[in-house]
Amino acid sequence: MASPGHDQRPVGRPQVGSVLALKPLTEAKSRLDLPAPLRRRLALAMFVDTLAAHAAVADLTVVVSDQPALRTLLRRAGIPDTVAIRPETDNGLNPAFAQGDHWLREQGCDVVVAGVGDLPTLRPDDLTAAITAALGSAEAASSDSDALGTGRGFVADASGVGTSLLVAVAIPLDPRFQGRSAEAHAASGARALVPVLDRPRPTLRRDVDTATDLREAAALGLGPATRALVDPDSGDLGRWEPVTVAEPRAHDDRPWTADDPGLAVITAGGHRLPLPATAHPDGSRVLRPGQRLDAVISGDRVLATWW
Ligand SMILES: Nc1nc2c(ncn2[C@@H]2O[C@H](COP(=O)(O)OP(=O)(O)OP(=O)(O)O)[C@@H](O)[C@H]2O)c(=O)[nH]1
Ligand SMILES: C[C@H](OP(=O)(O)O)C(=O)O
Repeated sequence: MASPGHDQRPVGRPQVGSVLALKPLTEAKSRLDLPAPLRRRLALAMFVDTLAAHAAVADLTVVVSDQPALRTLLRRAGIPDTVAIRPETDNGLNPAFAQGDHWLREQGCDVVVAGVGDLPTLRPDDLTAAITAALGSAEAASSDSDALGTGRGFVADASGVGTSLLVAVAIPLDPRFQGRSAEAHAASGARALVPVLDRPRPTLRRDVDTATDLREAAALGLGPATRALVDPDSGDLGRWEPVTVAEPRAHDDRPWTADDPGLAVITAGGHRLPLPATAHPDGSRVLRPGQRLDAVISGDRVLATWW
């Protein structure tokens, strides 16, 4: 789950901060009818892919969340520079975004981007395009002569009902997410950015709430963390199974690491399946025979494991 790195920032533009919010993973993605371990893993993977795109573009990225051990999760996912702060209230998503907005503006950000965390197709150039559109419309809407302008702009999600992104230029974010949030953002004076984007950008708008959304996202191209849970041939999410690291075969007494091609797992039904190194991201850690893992499997192929 590597971050693409801070290489996508346009030169000479104002300081950009991004805020994302994350529900505790035990509660996240409740509309997906999946076994709890897979639902949590998928919610985290989609969040990681979304956050990696933001972190590649923003000067400063903050996550507002009550998720336990969030910093460790983000470090393991290859996004160590993100700041994690706890929500000041338990009033939900909009107060969390407002808190992150306040924090980012205190740090000197002129532009604040608030994004939903379930956009696993999001690419850094999508964000750059949305920010460029927001800056252009803020400048056009601004009555004073300041080159930066002021204003808010939003990107409606794929359905047109929700919002995937809200951008505030030199004014408070005033987020109106959840429910018919595209309408609510427009009614609050935010400019619709979809018509002024450089081109249609489906990967900026494909939020994932249902299995159908996930299939559509897979067809558009998922980020690496989410892709790891999906069968590359069918585009379908693998199935969750608890597995056990298999005993080495009699002739093989080397210590088993994830880089060792001899690794295998035993499913609950007693089948022995090879465990490819790509299916075990914490590869440097030694796996012990008998160890229990969560796995995502498609056919007889182990796609991903974790514990
Ligand atoms: N900190 C915080 N983040 C939230 C809250 N509600 C939603 N989010 C985050 O906001 C983004 C969009 O959330 P939703 O689509 O409403 O919720 P979800 O968990 O992704 O999915 P559902 O449970 O199916 O609604 C995700 O990144 C969520 O984790 C909240 O109350 N607090
Ligand atoms: C956060 C919310 O997303 P959804 O309800 O589509 O997940 C929204 O679009 O405002």
